[in-house]
Amino acid sequence: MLSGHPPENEQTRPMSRDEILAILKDSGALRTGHFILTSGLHSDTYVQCAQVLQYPWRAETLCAALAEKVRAQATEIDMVVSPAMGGVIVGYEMGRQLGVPAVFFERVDGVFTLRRDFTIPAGARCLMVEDVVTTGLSSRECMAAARAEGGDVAAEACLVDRSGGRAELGVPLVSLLELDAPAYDPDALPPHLRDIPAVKPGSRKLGAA
Ligand SMILES: O=P(O)(O)OC[C@H]1O[C@H](OP(=O)(O)OP(=O)(O)O)[C@H](O)[C@@H]1O
Ligand SMILES: O=C(O)c1cc(=O)[nH]c(=O)[nH]1
Ligand SMILES: [Mg+2]
Repeated sequence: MLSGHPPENEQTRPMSRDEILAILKDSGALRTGHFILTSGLHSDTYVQCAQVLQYPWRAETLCAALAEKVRAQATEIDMVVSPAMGGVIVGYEMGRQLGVPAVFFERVDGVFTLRRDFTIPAGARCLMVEDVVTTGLSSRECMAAARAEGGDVAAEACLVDRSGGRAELGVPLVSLLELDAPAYDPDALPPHLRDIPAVKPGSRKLGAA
């Protein structure tokens, strides 16, 4: 049982794969091109969750469905932790849906750090929340940071698991949508990516302007 509860008047219902894909597509979140992912891998597909999360009512709809899946796992949690930037909005809305506090970690010199006087009570059961999981590296880094702060990471939830279920997190992963999106080593690009200039949408190693 979760210790939290959904807000009053919140309508929660399962969403079909087609409904989730329709919301992502309609929001412009599903992108094709040549992308450098945070792991350094390249892909012709990018899920820009910020595009869908810019509509608060869509963030609410998606997170209500994800929170329902988390509740179905009967994982007890006391709080949500998430990695900035991608995890901030989805972490906040998941905290709201589950009726628990939500804090976020920020990269300082590349290392996930708890700032803004956020604290994690000793032994607090944490739900790690991400927008997207690809290799799971960011999740593992943020979970390690949460444990170092005293948290007990019980599970992870994400909007999109684009590893096709293969990411190894060391805790159960609940995803709203599973995608099997290919990602390539930079020196093993397929022909259709070789001639397209690559863009890097994420914030890891982003320099100051
Ligand atoms: O599973 P992984 O291989 O780690 O990839 C997924 C991570 O990549 C993106 O973050 P990114 O580092 O691009 O920065 P952002 O959250 O600031 O956009 C996304 O928000 C996840 O955190
Ligand atoms: O692996 C990533 O960096 C990544 C992939 C993706 O589809 N969306 C995203 O925000 N990050
Ligand atoms: Mg991120």
